[in-house]
Formats: sequence, structure tokens, C-alpha cells
Amino acid sequence: MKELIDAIKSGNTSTLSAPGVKVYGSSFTQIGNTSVVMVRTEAGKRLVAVGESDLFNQLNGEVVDGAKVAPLTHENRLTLNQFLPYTAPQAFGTQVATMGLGDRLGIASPGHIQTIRGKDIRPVLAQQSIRELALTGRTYEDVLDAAAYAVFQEGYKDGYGADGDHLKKEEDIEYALRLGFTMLTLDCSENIDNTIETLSADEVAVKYAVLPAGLREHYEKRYLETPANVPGAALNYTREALQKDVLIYDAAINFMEAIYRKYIATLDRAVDFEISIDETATPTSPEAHYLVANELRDRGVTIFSMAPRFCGEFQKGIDYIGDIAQFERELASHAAIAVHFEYKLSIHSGSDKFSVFPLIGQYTKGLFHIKTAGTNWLEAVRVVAKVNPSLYRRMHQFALDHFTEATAYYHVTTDINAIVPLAEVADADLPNYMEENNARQLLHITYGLLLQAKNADGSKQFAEEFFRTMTEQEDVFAEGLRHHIGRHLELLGK
Ligand SMILES: O=C(O)[C@@H](O)[C@@H](O)[C@H](O)C(=O)CO
Repeated sequence: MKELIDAIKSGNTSTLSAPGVKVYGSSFTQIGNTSVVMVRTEAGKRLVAVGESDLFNQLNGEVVDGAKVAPLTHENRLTLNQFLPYTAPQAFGTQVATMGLGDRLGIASPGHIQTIRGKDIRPVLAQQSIRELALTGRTYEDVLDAAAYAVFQEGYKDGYGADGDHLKKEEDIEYALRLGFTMLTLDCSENIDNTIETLSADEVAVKYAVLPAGLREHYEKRYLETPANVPGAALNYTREALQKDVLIYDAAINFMEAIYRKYIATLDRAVDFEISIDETATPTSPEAHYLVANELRDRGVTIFSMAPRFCGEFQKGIDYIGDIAQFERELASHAAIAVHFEYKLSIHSGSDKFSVFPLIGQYTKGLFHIKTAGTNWLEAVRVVAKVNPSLYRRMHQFALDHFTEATAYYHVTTDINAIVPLAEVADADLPNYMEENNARQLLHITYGLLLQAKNADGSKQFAEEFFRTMTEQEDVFAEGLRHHIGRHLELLGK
């Protein structure tokens, strides 16, 4: 420790080292007369601060040889945010592309930062849905702490966002905003009436006829009597389709407006407000997208991005499934609508959609928001498959045994019978499972069950060994992310 403290004092980052201690040189920062650096000792990651100041005094930790050695606690993260504003999340607005890099493990952000640094796109590092928190047993505090510490570790000063993803309930919105989340993704699926899609045209007309006359007139005037004029979008409202769209989306639009007025318009700081209408039974037509956006604008609701459900399938962790020509036609309209209303098109379940990334980059002219999450977990699984075959085999078998249970959380079309049996695969070939869609989805949707699985004595069945392995292999993990997420960025034109 003495050598390390001397190096910190001298401010010569190239000499920062100490036996048995890993020093994250990029983290070295000086404010006033205090220098801080992140290290990893046998006890885990620590901040080491040298030089008395308010920052030094406020960090909670042990004083060793005159240096403060502070663990990566929530309180210490708040202190870092106070003294080093780049470690706190920020909103980005609509003029720069953004990428959600959901990190369910709290260990992926360093690799994400290394991938995105210097590119014309900003990372939303702290992005988790309530579903993910429930499945991993984490809190939004944990998520934000991990992202902020990664930003400090990497010395990344270009800004990162924090997205309360797929929020449906007011209590969750309040929770995320209270902690300083800078993006809010409002999931409107519970206010979207999907049953309408199952009705015949006559049934739709009967249901529509009982809506208040003023409401019907409002919609008919705006969409049947006045043609929508959005350059680049093919919009054609028929009476039948309009009736359906009104029945499906009217309550959702009221919900979006109410949340906006109560939580976003009243905030004294910027928040990137995203509307998600993607977790629904059927694709969002460009006409429905335009209608929702146009109604919001009319009501004075300003949004940062909108996530429609595209045609075809955007399943988690695998490439696009569907007719790429049709996707391209509809994407052109969705992108034109977003440009018209001056927000970004948001692509959910954006992990691994390699065959459509170039189209997304092209039609949005490089201004999009894209969300990934599962693929980052799968990169961690790939590391385990490479370096700890025994753990991989146990996790894989557990996933097979619990697959049906896991389908309650995610929609996938996995054929588990098509997965090559473990007994037929040599250790060296285990990472190949991460190249095969059925195995990817098997491991993707079971992440929560795997991370929370317990032995009879209450200890974690996999999590401890998994995190130990990942700590030892943190550079390998970061390299895998640079390669895999780097491929996403390249195809998106970034
Ligand atoms: O799994 C989740 O709940 C989230 O990661 C996703 O739904 C997220 O919005 C996403 O699309 C990530 O690809």
C-alpha cells in the first residue's frame, strides 16, 4: 500500500502499482489537493484517496498509511457524484444517438464504456426494468452504484444515462426519479387494449359506436377528414383501422399524458421521457404510431423517444425474425414519423439484431435509441463456458430443467430439443452454445432463476462461483463485450 500511496502522491499514473493490488489507472483523478484511484485487492474493489479535503473526509473508509481506503458503497458513490459530476447520470435529449446497455450483473459497464468511448453515441449504462430487478434480486440503488463506479473506474467523462426501463406503476416511477434516474421508459402495455385485435370488423364498429360522440368526432376529423402529411411516411387511414386504433390506444394516450403532467413536466431537471408501446400482442402500424404521437403533441406532451412494436419478431438475444423487406418499408415510415415529431425512434430488444442494424442506422440517419440487455449477460455466460466448463455445464443443465418456468417472463420460440446435449459437447466447444439461437435463448430467459438459485443450506447454487469467475476474468469479459457490442455499433453505422 505504501508504494501505491507514494505513486498516487507523485501523480505519476504510469507508476501506479502495488503488489497484490490491481490498479485501474484510468480512474486516477485529482480534485483540489486530493487524488483518488480505484484498485482491486483481495477484499474487492476500493477507492484509495490521498490528500485531505472535503472529498477525503466524506469518503467512508479505513485510513491506512494516511490514505483513505473506501469500499464501493452506496454512500461513497453519492460522495463521488457530489465531487465528480461526470459520475452522476445525465439526460441526453434528442440530438445524439443513445444506446441502452442493460447490465443485470453490475459488472459489464467497464467493457461497455471501452466499446463506446470516442464514438458518436452515448451510453445509458444504468438500464433495468422492474422485471429484471425482481429476477436478479437487485435494487435501482445497486444498478446506479455499479454504473457510477464503472464510469469512475474507466475515467469516462462523456456522460451516461440511467433508464428506469419499462415502468408501469407510479410507485416505480417515483422510485427511479427519486434516485436521480435521467430516463424514464413508460410501458403502456397495460393500458393498450389488445383484445380489439381479436374482434371482427362488425364487433369493432359496435364497440366504437358506444364511445362518446365528441371523442369519435375528434379522431375522425383529425385522421379521416385531414390527410396526415409526414414526408417519407406512407400513412393511409381507413375508417375500420381508425376505429381499431382509437379503441386500442385512447386509454393509453390518456395514461401517457397523465404521467407526463404529474412526473415529467413538474421536474426541475431534464429527463428523457420514452413511450413504449412495443410489449403488445401485435405490431404497431405506422398509422397507429402517428396517431399516438400526434395526440401527444396536441396535448403538449414532449417525448424523447417512442418504441413501437415492429413487424416480425424482436425476440431477446437473437437476430431479427421476419420479412426484412416489409420491415424496411415500415421502418422508413416509423423513422419519418419520429423525425416529424422531433424525437428518436427507440428499438427495444435490440440485442443481436444484426441483419436489420444497417437499415436502422440508415433510416434514422444515425439518430436512434437502441436497448440491449440480455446479450450482455450472454457474453458473461460465454466467458464461463470458456474458462469454467464445470460451472457452465451445471448452469446449462439447470436452465434446461427450469426452462418452462422461465417462459413466464419472456416470449421466445426456443426449441430446446434442438440444443445439442451437453454430454456430446467437449469442454473446448462449450462456448459454441453461444452461437446457437436455441441455446442462447435457453440461457437468456433463465438468468434470474440461475442467479437466485439456492442450495438446501441457503447458499447460492451458482451466483458465488459465477461472480468469482467473472472477477478473475474481468478483462476477458470486457474484451468479449468490446467485440460483441462493437459489432452492434459498427453495423448501426457508429
Ligand atoms: O429484460 C428486460 O426486462 C429488459 O431488458 C428489456 O425488456 C429491455 O427493455 C430491452 O428491450 C433490452 O433489450
